[in-house]
Amino acid sequence: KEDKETIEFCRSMLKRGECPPLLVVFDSHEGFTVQADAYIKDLTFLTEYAGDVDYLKNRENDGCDSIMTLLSPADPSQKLVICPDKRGNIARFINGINNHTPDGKKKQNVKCVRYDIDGECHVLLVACRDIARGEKLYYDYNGHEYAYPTHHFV
Ligand SMILES: C[S@@+](CC[C@H](N)C(=O)[O-])C[C@H]1O[C@@H](n2cnc3c(N)ncnc32)[C@H](O)[C@@H]1O
Repeated sequence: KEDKETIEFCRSMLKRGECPPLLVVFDSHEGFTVQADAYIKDLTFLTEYAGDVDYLKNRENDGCDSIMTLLSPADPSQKLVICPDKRGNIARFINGINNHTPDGKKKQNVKCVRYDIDGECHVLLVACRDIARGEKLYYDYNGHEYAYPTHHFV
């Protein structure tokens, strides 16, 4: 119930033109990145991770580097993912922390949460601390599974 109320509140703010201050900026080492264009308070909802929903088994070989896990049931053949390659939003440009260096975790300023809205799972990206203007946004691509290679991440 709370999940639904919260997302409806965020959607009504967006309709009024009140959206989080985010900028997509190109970086020569990291590709496209997302930066805070103004101060962002801890726990601010930044964006939903948008895209087409599909079974992972249909997408395993398509080479997209922006596939997000939506649901991981016990039966792996039923695993659902969000694919932003054809339809997506700014979420696909938010970069990841390096899971193999001590500094990686320190860079994290965004967390990835799953919300139940009318029985459907949604992935939302939320600030997990205050973020200063000009800071790049980072979250952990490997919440549970450690399937995303990040050894080379800055
Ligand atoms: C979901 S996309 C993020 C947006 C991407 N930077 C772009 O230009 O489209 C994931 C890809 O971004 C790059 N990336 C993400 N985080 C990075 C980091 N910390 N350092 C370097 N590259 C990173 C990697 O190429 C990764 O496969």
